[in-house]
Amino acid sequence: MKVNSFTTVNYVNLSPTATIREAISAFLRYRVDIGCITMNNKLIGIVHKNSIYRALIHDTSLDTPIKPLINESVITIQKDQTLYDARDIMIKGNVSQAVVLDENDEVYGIMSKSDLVNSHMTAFQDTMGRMKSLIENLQDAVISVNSNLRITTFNQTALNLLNLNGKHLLDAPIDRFLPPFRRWLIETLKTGKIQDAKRISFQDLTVIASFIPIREMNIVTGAMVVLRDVTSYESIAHELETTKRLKKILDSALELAYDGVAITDNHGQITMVNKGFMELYQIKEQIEVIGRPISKIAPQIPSEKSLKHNEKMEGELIPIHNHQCIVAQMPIYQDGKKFGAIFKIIFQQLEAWKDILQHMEKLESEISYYRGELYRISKDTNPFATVVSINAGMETFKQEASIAAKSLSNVLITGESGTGKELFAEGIHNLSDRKGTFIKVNCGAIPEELLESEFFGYADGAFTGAKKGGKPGKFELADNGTLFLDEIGDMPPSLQVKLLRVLQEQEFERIGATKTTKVNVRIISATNKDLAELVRQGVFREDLYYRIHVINLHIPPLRERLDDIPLLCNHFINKINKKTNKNIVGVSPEVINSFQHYHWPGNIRQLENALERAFHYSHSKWIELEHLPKELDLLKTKNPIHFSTRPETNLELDRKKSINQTEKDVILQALKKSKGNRTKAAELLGVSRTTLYQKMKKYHIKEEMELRFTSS
Ligand SMILES: Nc1ncnc2c1ncn2[C@@H]1O[C@H](COP(=O)(O)OP(=O)(O)OP(=O)(O)O)[C@@H](O)[C@H]1O
Repeated sequence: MKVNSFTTVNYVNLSPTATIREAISAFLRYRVDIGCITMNNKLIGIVHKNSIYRALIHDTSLDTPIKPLINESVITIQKDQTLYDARDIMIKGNVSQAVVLDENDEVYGIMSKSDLVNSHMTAFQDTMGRMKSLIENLQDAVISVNSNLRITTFNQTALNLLNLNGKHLLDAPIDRFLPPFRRWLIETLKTGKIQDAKRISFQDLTVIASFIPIREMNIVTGAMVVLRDVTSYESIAHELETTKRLKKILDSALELAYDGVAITDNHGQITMVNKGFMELYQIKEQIEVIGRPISKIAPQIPSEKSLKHNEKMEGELIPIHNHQCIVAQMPIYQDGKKFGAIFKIIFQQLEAWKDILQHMEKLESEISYYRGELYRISKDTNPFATVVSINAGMETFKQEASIAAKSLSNVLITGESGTGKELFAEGIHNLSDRKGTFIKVNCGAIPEELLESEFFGYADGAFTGAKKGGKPGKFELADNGTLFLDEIGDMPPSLQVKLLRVLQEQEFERIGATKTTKVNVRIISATNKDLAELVRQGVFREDLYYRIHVINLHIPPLRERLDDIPLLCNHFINKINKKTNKNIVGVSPEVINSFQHYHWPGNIRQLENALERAFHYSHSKWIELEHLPKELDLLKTKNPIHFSTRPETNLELDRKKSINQTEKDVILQALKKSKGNRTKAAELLGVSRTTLYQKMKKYHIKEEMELRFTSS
């Protein structure tokens, strides 16, 4: 700032001939202490008010000229000098007022001490204003404290950053709001030195803090902290670090891969290739192919599949440079937007793989041969080896069956459908010392009118159309062996009488024959019905009942031996693998779990069917939940076919009515699904065909079905 801005330009100008009176009247007009004496506009001296007062005290007349009072050694300042120069000149000359001259050395005005103070105050205020707006508009947060560590200043950035309210901040101890800075502010106050920038984390923030001392008259009276928020930089830096690390891992993984890998952008331009790819295409440096179209570098790969048509290619055999290669490719997406594609070429060690696969195939066929042998040997030595079970109850059952096998008595095997009654019957026969064959008759499946000839055979010419030479019945076929009467509860009463006779006398006549045939047959019967109840109802002969159930073996249903499920699954997977020429490894734990929570109305037959169906749907090595037949759920929710043979309470009778209706619905549904094919419907329901026929008969479904399906 220059002197001219603060000069009092209304000054007292007197000629050297002026009188004291003229001087006083001039001083009265202007509020100044000195008057300038000029001649031809040039300053020749000054007269001070005080000299005039002193002359008047000594009774000098008012008309006395001022000449003797003129001081010729005048302190002057040039108009364009700085205020600092003016201050120095006035201090040095020890004057409280100085004459300001212009460029022509003519008087411009007077500068007094108060003008000087005023000018400094203005300059100070300007500086303060600038400082304030500077601090306010700083990107950094600024907070200052006095020597008692109480907050004296802060800017808006500080309030925003620290989420504070300015109202309570002023004069508050720094501890209350910003304890992490205390230590460094004390250090700054103590040492009076600027501290090295510190990285401080608090709340959710990370800041770089600089601590600066505040001095007044060279004494440290406070300290200031300047904070720069680096939270977002830190997270960016962290992300950058992670990305760098991931890239390193990816690069190393790609380098290690035996296969060739190339990555392109959306336009098919290569952004990355690994060593394998470079080796296959004889590329020396990555840079040779980066940015070039994959279609040019690797023309054998149908890259447009993933680049243009967004298709994924799992693995196709493509010859590349005389190698048979497996090529896979797929588009790469981020947030649902395609940004490129990845291509993988397996070309190394394919030959080695082929050898290994062949070797494995050979081993597998050997295993399957030995497995068959083992099965054959164990079957010879242990007739129940085919009965897969680890259940303790079933073990006892096997022992009971072995004992029964050694006796000559007739055996009745009871148990729900599909529990393995036939399997055991055959086992018992095999274990017995009977030389003859095991003959099975399903009493429920043979039409009533044919039953007799089935059992006893017929003689030559017994009826028109009868086979020449006659035909032996099951009894004759089972001579010295075992006759297995399945579903014995369904045997019509007329035949029951005849059967009883054979059992008692071990002889019979073929239909139309006069000769009696003697046989030695052991009877094993099976039923899923409550025979005792049938006897009570008069449907089954009591005497026959006692004849056939000298030994009674009851097989528990699958739901009472759920611990057998994993083993059974394994057994059936092996069996179906052989049958279908597939190579399924097993069932997933989820499947085992859900199997163990299912109640298996069709027992083991249903389990086997369910797995066989799952084989068709599984294209992997495992049977998963989604491969299982939906009917499993259907049966579960719709209260499946009920085979209970327990005596019923009244309440249960009511419940059974509704169960019967549901059962009928389920059967109708299965028949509808199988378009009336009963074998398929039985499969769907997981029951034997016989059971299905019985149920259909019970609910008169045959008639309904004829109406519904045959016509459609
Ligand atoms: N413990 C078991 N281990 C292996 N397979 C079994 C076992 N139990 C039953 N099976 C198989 O389950 C199917 C049904 O068994 P089986 O025909 O012996 O039952 P069932 O009780 O006679 O049935 P139904 O009363 O309907 O005639 C058969 O394929 C049989 O081989």
